[in-house]
Amino acid sequence: MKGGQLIVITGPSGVGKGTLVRALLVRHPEFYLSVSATTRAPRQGEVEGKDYYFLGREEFDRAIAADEWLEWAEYAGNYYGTPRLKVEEKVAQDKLVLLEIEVVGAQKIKETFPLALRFFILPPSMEELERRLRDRGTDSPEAIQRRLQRATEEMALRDEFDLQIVNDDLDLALDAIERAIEKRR
Ligand SMILES: Nc1ncnc2c1ncn2[C@@H]1O[C@H](COP(=O)(O)OP(=O)(O)OP(=O)(O)O)[C@@H](O)[C@H]1O
Ligand SMILES: Nc1nc2c(ncn2[C@@H]2O[C@H](COP(=O)(O)O)[C@@H](O)[C@H]2O)c(=O)[nH]1
Repeated sequence: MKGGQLIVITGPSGVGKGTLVRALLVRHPEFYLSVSATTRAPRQGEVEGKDYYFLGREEFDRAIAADEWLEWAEYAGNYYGTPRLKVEEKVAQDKLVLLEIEVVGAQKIKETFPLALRFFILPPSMEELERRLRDRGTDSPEAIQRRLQRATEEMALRDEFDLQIVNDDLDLALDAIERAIEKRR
């Protein structure tokens, strides 16, 4: 270990961020994945404290006021935030900490953790992104349209990030992320 580090995986909804992060954790169980909080309702099978901390809006706002989020953002009508203390604690313990977050939050991390390595994950095409969202089967057709609209805005911001990785072949994308992390360490 050469000291703690923050790795941010961002990109449009459905691009495969969660899939990549889960695969990265299989290769590197020593990495720590930050569990976010959200005001959105749990999806079927999602577990409190594992997938997210599910909060009410009041509780989320209280934590904003108390500066408890490392970053937070509104996304598709719900709020999402990264618990600050836990991330800072793990980085101080020399851990490599992974954040899987949307693009506005990932922009904010640049201010609080300028040395964070931030990956922007791209889909092979917008058609493929739509197919992945549809096939995932977790969002209504209206929600998918909102996410795709937001994806177009997010894609325009890709150059602000340290590395852009196309998630076409999953293993190749994973190899590219792994190589970049190794290079930084
Ligand atoms: N390289 C890939 N090729 C084909 N399908 C993929 C690939 N990567 C991920 N997928 C599929 O795309 C869908 C969306 O992936 P995932 O849920 O990981 O996206 P996400 O970016 O984390 O989405 P969100 O931001 O909404 O959480 C899933 O069904 C997943 O199995
Ligand atoms: N800015 C943040 N974005 C987050 C956080 N946790 C998750 N996310 C992102 O939100 C969207 C929607 O997630 P979903 O689970 O409803 O599909 C997705 O892009 C996530 O990566 C966070 O703490 N901060």
